[in-house]
Amino acid sequence: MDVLAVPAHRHKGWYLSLMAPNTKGPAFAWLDPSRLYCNSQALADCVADLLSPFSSDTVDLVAGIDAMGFILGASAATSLGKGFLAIRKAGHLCVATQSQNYSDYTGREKTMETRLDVLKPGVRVLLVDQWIETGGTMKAAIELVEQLGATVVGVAAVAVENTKGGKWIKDNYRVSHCIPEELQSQVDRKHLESFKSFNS
Ligand SMILES: O=P(O)(O)OC[C@H]1O[C@H](OP(=O)(O)OP(=O)(O)O)[C@H](O)[C@@H]1O
Ligand SMILES: Nc1ncnc2[nH]cnc12
Repeated sequence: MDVLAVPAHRHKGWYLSLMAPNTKGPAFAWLDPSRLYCNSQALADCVADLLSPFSSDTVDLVAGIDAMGFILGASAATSLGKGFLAIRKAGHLCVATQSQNYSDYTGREKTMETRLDVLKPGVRVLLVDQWIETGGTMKAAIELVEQLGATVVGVAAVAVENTKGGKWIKDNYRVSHCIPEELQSQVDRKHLESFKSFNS
């Protein structure tokens, strides 16, 4: 497979077949979406798909979640002509922070944090991450934004699994993702048909 090739006809979600299956076992996520970012058209189409539901909304700031959410988040911010706020895993920011504990698909307890001097009432934030599995990470980010008084305009990720937490986010916030309806069940089963023809 030529990772950098662009097909003549770009059907919805064409770039999802660039995502790589896990070959390292259960300590890791079940797939790695990040190869699609290597293809400039794939990255552009993915970001456009994530932003299209919010085209009529006012977004003041895009916030992306450490680490892989920085890539899509910063791309989305640039595309919107807005700034980017990093929501970081704990222990990296050398300024005053608000923090939030959470657990994610690994089952581990984690903490994320963000600086105190940007989010405030009236700031409308689009939250971006690479993937939503249990929803623990995104829910913690939502809580951080809201604790500081800012407003979550929406939530965007390549995929939102239909877990309890994923459904809670879909039920309570405006959500955009890149998964065509006919592929959602594959995402929920944590196995994509495209893995069969995947070659590195
Ligand atoms: O819905 P959840 O179960 O909470 O999982 C989703 C989170 O897990 C992944 O990141 P990970 O922590 O693996 O880190 P990375 O972005 O550094 O790869 C993903 O990018 C989300 O941030
Ligand atoms: N990047 C990712 N891919 C698949 N499942 C995930 N769960 C959490 N992060 C994930």
